[in-house]
This record gives sequence, C-alpha cells and structure tokens, in this order.
Amino acid sequence: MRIDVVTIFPEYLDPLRQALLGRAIDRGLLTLDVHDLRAWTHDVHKAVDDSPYGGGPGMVMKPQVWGEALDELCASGTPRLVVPTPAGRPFTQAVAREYAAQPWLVFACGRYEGIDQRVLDDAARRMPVDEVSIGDYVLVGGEVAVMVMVEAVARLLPGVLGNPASAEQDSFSDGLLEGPSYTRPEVWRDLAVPDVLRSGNHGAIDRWRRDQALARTFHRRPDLLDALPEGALDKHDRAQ
Ligand SMILES: O=C(OCc1ccccc1)c1cn[nH]c1
Repeated sequence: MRIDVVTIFPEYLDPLRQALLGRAIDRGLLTLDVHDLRAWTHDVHKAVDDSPYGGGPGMVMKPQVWGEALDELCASGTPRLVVPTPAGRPFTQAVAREYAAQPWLVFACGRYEGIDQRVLDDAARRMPVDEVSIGDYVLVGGEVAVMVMVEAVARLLPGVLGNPASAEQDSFSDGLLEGPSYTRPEVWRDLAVPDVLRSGNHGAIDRWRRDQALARTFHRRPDLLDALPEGALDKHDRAQ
C-alpha cells in the first residue's frame, strides 16, 4: 500500500515512523510519503489560507495550492483521497478494513476552518474522495486524525502484526467491545484473576469472555447491540 500525506506540518507525522509501523515501512509492507503543502505555493509568504467568503471567524485553505499539490501527487493514477474533518462520515473499523484493501491512499490535512470545498469537488471528478470523521470533537488540524487512520489501517495489512489473529479478534470484529484482560500474577493488590480463566476449560472460557463482552457492550455502547446483524446473538446471549 502506498500512502501519501499532504500537510503544512510534515514533522507532525514523524511518530508514524516509530515502532511497529516504522518497522512495517522499513520492511516495505507500506510506503509513507509526507509532503509539505507549502511546496506548491509561489509567493514569498507561502500563503495557504485566506479569509472565508460570507465572513465568519478563522481562515480557509486556498484552493489553488491544494489543486496543484493534488494534480502533481495524483498524476500517475487514481488514489482514494481521504480528508479528515469533523463534518465527515464516521471512521470505523469497517472503514479501516475498506481502506486496507486500497492500493493507494492520499490524505489531505486541513487546518484553520478547513479546505475550500471546491478542492474536494474538483478532485472528485477524477478520484474517489472521502470526508471522514474520527470522532465528534474538533482538532486543530487533520494530522492527528491521519495518524489515527494510518495506524488503524496499517495494522490490518498482512505481515504488519506479528499475530494476525489479534486483528481478527479485534474489538468490533464481532460487533462487540472487548472484555477485560488479565496476566500474571494470579493475585495482585488482593485482586484475583477470575477463576474460569485459569480453569483450562476453553468452552467455559470462551463463554465467559463472550458474556463479559456482551455486558460491557450493553453498558457502554448499547448502540452497537442495536447494530448487530440479525441472528448475531444466540439464545444464551439474549439471556445475559
Ligand atoms: O478536527 C478534525 O479534523 C481536523 C480539521 C479539519 C478541518 C477543519 C477543522 C479541523 C476531526 C475531528 N474528528 N475527525 C476529524
């Protein structure tokens, strides 16, 4: 997978080159190229923003600079353009799986009040464009949202995670939240590990884990229960 990121703060994306993701990049499992948007300005001040038509607070990112950047970066093919914004469709594990199947993603990091809408409208004439939200809050720029999405996507790529099973058993992969996890010691500050997990009875362990996931989902994210496909919950589940 090829990933390009366009931003006025390229160094903000440096953490993606650390640890597991950094090793995946070094191994060529994905490429990550980060571009400074100001490289496509032509004025001495390298201006990337201007006042909003219709008035209002803040500034809007100029269309000309973004247009030239995307023209150059997307000249050799048709990537999917992903634009983080509070006004986007929700980024979920399902979207991460969708993106993990893409050969080429280009992320556009907005700052200020955002990017002139015509940049996205023009880009949509020649590539798929997704305006995506990672949550219902407002950041200062898209860079942190891009790091969230790149991490969620990259960990799904073959070979990135040591144990592929952990991507399959993700939270959300069966539509439920993950239950609690434990490791040694058996008792810590007088808190004991639930007996069933040390019983060696894997049927009982699987049942207990599912019950814990159901209870946690019911209490913290009842919306996820409503979204479960028909028949996802068996008789025992419903009895919880
Ligand atoms: O703040 C976000 O993106 C940065 C951004 C982009 C455009 C204008 C303002 C801020 C964001 C919040 N949830 N998902 C994305």
